[in-house]
Amino acid sequence: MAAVCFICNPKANYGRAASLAAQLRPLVTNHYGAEWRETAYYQHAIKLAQEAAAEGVERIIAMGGDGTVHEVVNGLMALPPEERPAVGIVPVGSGNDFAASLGISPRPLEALQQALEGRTCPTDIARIYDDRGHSEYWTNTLGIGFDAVVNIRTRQVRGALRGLGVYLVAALQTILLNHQPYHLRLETDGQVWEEELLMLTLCNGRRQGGMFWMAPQGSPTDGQIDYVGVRTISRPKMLYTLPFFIRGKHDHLPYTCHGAFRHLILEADRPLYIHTDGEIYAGFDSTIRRLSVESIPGAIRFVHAH
Ligand SMILES: Nc1ncnc2c1ncn2[C@@H]1O[C@H](COP(=O)(O)OP(=O)(O)OP(=O)(O)O)[C@@H](O)[C@H]1O
Repeated sequence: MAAVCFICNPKANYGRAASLAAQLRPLVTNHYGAEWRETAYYQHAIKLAQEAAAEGVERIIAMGGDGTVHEVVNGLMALPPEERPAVGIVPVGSGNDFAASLGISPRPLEALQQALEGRTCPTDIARIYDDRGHSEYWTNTLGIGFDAVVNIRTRQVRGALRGLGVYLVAALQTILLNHQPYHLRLETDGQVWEEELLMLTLCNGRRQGGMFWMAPQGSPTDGQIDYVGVRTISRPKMLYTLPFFIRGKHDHLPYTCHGAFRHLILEADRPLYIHTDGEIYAGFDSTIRRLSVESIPGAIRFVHAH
């Protein structure tokens, strides 16, 4: 068994990852002698990661987008810490935000080199528990409200559009149709406060949606989860605010709130729409009103490039 195993999602980036995978596979298996596995269905990477760990692989390289990394992490976190292989990323998805947060190159060949030879360091993982009794690990961001609904709507419009167009149409739909704040009771590390928020994003990584620097100063190795919230503002102001998030310059806006925590308990006045790493955790049929989130410091060694 090779010490390195690639877990490749050929469906990443609307299926475009498949041709890149076909190009890189011979290099990976023949030149570097690594194992190569491909996902065949949704959540298959969870199982593949656990199988690779059981076979004694030392480094798993997740080749896909944030969803692939999310699944690999959920597979590995079910294992005792000492049995978790290190993880590298070759970002071939559409967002690739956690890779960007770790400084990984967006160029596949450069990222391949980094994933195989880069240094690894203990990296925080986050976990959500909800009032249905469900729990899941996440690595990059967890979004509640606006960005979760945009995520859900993105899936509905992306057959017809591509790239930024998908996001803009989904964002406009959300601003028009889902402009309803949550009344939230939050408890961060024992401190209780209340907010009316249109959006709350929790960040272990720094960027989401391929372009929004939600926590530009955040770090996935500081043992904390950053948060950014947007209070109730008008619809035009929502549009006005988006470019501030693209530039990561939103912290001075008076209608945003920011901070960091290790442990959060949150209660809402109505069901919460939630995404974890861009995957829908709770959609329009959600019944979740109460959840908690914790940081698990240094839970998995990731390849970092800075
Ligand atoms: N063979 C497959 N068939 C269908 N879906 C798959 C298959 N393999 C993986 N998937 C699913 O593809 C989804 C998207 O993967 P991923 O997030 O890696 O790519 P992406 O959405 O293009 O990137 P990003 O999340 O960075 O925007 C994941 O939910 C994953 O479970």
